[in-house]
Amino acid sequence: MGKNKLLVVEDDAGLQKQLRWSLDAYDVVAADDRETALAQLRRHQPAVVTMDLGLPPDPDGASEGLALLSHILDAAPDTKVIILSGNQERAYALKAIAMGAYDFHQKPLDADTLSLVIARAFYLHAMQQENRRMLQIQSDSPLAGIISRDPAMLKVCRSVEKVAPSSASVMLLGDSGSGKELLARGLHQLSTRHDKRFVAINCAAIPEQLLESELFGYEKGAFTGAQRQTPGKLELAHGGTFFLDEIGDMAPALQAKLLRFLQERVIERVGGRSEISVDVRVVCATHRNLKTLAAQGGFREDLYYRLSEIVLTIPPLRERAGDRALLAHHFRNKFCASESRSMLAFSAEALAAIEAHAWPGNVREMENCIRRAVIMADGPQLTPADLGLPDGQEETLNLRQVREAAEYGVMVKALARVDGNIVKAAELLGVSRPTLYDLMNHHGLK
Ligand SMILES: Nc1ncnc2c1ncn2[C@@H]1O[C@H](COP(=O)(O)OP(=O)(O)OP(=O)(O)O)[C@@H](O)[C@H]1O
Repeated sequence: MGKNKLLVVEDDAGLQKQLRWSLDAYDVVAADDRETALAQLRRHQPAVVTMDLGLPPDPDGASEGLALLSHILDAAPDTKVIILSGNQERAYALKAIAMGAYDFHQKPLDADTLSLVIARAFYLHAMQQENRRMLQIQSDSPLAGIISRDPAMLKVCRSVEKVAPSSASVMLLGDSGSGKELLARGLHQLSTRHDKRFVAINCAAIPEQLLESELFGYEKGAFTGAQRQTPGKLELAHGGTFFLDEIGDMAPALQAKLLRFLQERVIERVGGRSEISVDVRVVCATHRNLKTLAAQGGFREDLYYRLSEIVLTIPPLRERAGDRALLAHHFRNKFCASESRSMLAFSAEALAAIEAHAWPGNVREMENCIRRAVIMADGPQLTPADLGLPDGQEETLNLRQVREAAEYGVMVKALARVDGNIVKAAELLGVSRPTLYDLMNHHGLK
């Protein structure tokens, strides 16, 4: 990663040089008056600025410095401005803080302390940008509550948007914890039924006999313990959306009853005689391959076709490009706020571990993992240990390093294939012989 840009506004050439030298961890751009400083600000957009208040034409006062500060904060309000002031200018420095400067540091300069203040300013700026980015993502999120930048996932969201206003039955396929219910809720919100209820039931979590009465309700005395008439979940969802999770786990007898309901749009409560009309849109989900299951006789084919007018497949988290870190930051922000913890940052190792983990439990696993880490973390940073993940090998995203590694790998492969014959290897690689020699030299290959 390139160095962070730091703007140093200082009219004393000696001091400017000293600052450049001691702050070599940054890409320092300098200015010695207001105009130049503003030009540098526009050009480089530094996150942090250090600034002397006494600038020409008022080197002994603070009018130029304070005017510059005001301009900077108008033009780029997130900029962290650190005032470098002399002892006698303390009142000006405090005025600058009141105007919105980030901090002040007294001359003579102590390089270590100043470095620390600057590093913190960059850190804070980065955090604020990250939060802003997250808020932005949430606001352009395709569906309420869905965080993703992955093309396949975004496509699913767009499909949900498209089918929501129709009356088509939707089947969501995806691993456990991948967001099926969240998408079903999103679909309900975007449909014309959004002001009615969204009722969900998980077929795998309820025993067969109970599931029937949960779905269709029961009359008083229908079975032991049925003390009063109770409407089923389908009835409760009347006018709204009914979400049947893990439909693949539904027993055959119930499948038949559900099919009848879908055909006739009426229900009969357990132990009841009358038919009740119910208008619901059914959305179902499963982690199983229902089509294969239907083909093998494990699920009614006629029911399968009724439920699956539109089938949307949700990719597992491990296949979503970039979503791991994105979701990790989202949950970190969410849980720092809900657990009233000051903002915690992920260590580089923690992010690498998050990227490396396969997340078999998908988004739910990550949500739980980060919640636990936020609660348990001791320091200001979340580490792989806090997350309960093994240390990740930090993946390099430096393009040059990646290119070099790829170059090296393919050269070794080509040379091995032609048993070290340079002419043939150069041909395979599509480069000239001298170029191959140069590359081999560069990579220390003999
Ligand atoms: N893309 C996402 N952005 C933000 N939160 C998400 C996302 N996907 C899932 N979640 C959250 O992860 C948790 C699990 O999601 P959900 O219950 O929708 O998964 P599911 O596929 O229905 O799981 P199961 O099949 O086990 O019932 C929920 O708390 C949900 O809010």
